[in-house]
Amino acid sequence: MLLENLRKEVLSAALQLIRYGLVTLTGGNVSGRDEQTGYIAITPSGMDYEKLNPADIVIIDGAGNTVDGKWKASVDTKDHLYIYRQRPDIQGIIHTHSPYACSFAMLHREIPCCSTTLANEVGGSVPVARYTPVAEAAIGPAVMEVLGDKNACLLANHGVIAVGHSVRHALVAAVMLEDGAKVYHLASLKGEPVQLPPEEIEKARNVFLYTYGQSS
Ligand SMILES: O=C(CO)[C@@H](O)[C@@H](O)COP(=O)(O)O
Repeated sequence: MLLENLRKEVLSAALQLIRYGLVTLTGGNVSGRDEQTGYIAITPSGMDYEKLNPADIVIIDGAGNTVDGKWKASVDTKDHLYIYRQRPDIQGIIHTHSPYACSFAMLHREIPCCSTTLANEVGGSVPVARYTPVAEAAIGPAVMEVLGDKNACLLANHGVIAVGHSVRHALVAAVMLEDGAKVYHLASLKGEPVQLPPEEIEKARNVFLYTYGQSS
């Protein structure tokens, strides 16, 4: 099977979105880029992740042509492709409808960085991309207006886009963004959450980028 390992990684991440409560039914999507070929493995549109096999993950080229796969790719495929073109460091993109993060997206409200988790995994506060209609390939340009070098942003009135240097890294950003949004929400019920100073955000970010875990 073409890019079998990448297909398995994309499907595994999609199943974990359900496990972490970041999507409902067929909401959201996952893609991963193969650096050797430039091909992208992306979840098929409108299909139940729990009924998919790796072969159901669609392989497309950088122009969006199907290279291998029997299903129609995600409605957000053009948006994934746009973001990949703008950020060559990114090899994984995940779109979710995470409840706590979406509550901020419905308010068009940035999530301030009050936790080391958001500093680590997202790179600081979580910006909001302007509202765009669904399935019009407008999400990608709106995301890149606000994302910068961060690993996630909110989509006004819609959801979340999380990115990473791998599918797994994008998943971690999506999961930890929801964690940060939930903790901010809970704290705000008790008082005014205290934002981390920029220098502390940078320190926490650098630990995650350069020394955390086993990779360094
Ligand atoms: O959020 C939306 C539509 O509002 C889509 O991203 C979501 O339903 C997933 O669509 P796909 O199954 O990827 O085509």
